[in-house]
Amino acid sequence: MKKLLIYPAIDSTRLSRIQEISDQLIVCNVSELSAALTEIKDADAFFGKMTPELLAVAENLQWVQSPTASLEHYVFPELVDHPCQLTNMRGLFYDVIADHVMGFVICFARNLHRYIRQQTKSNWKPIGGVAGKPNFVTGPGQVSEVDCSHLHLSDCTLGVVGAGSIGAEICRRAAAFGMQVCAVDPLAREVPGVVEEVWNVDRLNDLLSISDFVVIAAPHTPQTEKLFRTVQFQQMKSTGYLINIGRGAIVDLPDLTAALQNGEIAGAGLDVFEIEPLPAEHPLWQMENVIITPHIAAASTRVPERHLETLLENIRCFLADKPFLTPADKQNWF
Ligand SMILES: NC(=O)c1ccc[n+]([C@@H]2O[C@H](COP(=O)([O-])OP(=O)(O)OC[C@H]3O[C@@H](n4cnc5c(N)ncnc54)[C@H](O)[C@@H]3O)[C@@H](O)[C@H]2O)c1
Ligand SMILES: O=C(O)[C@H](O)CO
Repeated sequence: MKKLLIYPAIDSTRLSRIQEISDQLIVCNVSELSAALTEIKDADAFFGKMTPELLAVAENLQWVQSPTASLEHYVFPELVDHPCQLTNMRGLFYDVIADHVMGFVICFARNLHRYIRQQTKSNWKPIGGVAGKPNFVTGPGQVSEVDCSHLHLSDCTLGVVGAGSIGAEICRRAAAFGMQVCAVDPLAREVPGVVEEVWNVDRLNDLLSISDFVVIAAPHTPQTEKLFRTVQFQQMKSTGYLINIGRGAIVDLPDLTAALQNGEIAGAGLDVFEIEPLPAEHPLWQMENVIITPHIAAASTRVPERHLETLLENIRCFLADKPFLTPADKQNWF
């Protein structure tokens, strides 16, 4: 028999799905810290919010499951040093976050974010044209100058930083829109059928300089913290857009704000921020070339079921002594 401690307690529907897995599993679902401190002593496995206090009294613990994909706020030195295996909740959001990213890309390419602002003022005003030249639409049926402010996606390159489950799906979506795609990642070597060669992270500058859309889909790790500063924005095209759905801590917020204010980059689509919630007085809110969503890129009707399925599958692996579905590297936080 193996014992799984769940703390804080989960609802009865999810609990019964876990209990159905095996009669070889004792599931202990507790909401009080005092009960968790007692029950963890002989627990083999743990799901929920691990703390140094709980870990200190665990005598049997072999496996800890984090309820989130990201681990930067989950791991602590004693957990890193402990022999238990850590698993996370990656791989649940690949399609919905890739859709969110393509939403940003299409808005910027077609100026939808600007037209929505104009619509609130009943303002019929085609955006764009080259400086000093007329707009693309000069009158009914007439087409004149080349319009630089409405992009043709199949002329654009999208570069992904972090080609994991979300990043790879972004590559597939972008390729389906006819875009050229490139990616950097320390581990992934290809996105089958889409990116033949994923570059190592030492080629980040190459990616930044050729991409019209730079998408951060990496975790917050000791290596990615503040990976994007002024120097990286200066490597990007001044017509390029930054999209961040990974973690806010990867992008230095004052440097990003300055890059947008100085025209070093054309705009940004941001779901995550170094400071969350983004303070109401922050200048990003007022920039018309910035689209802000409040850390909801993963929100979807399917995610709760996938979250449970990942937990169930990892429990099955644990009981069968098989490799976990989502093993995580405690040292490197992903
Ligand atoms: N916006 C949101 O609501 C939301 C939701 C879920 C996940 N996320 C973030 O997205 C991240 C990725 O999720 P996933 O499911 O694709 O995880 P994943 O583990 O499948 O992929 C992460 C990828 O990033 C790569 N990586 C690690 N260090 C890197 C570096 N220095 N440079 C470039 N790439 C690096 C890894 O090798 C891996 O391939 C999560 O860690 C989380 O922080 C955000
Ligand atoms: O890391 C995760 O699981 C998502 O970003 C939700 O916070």
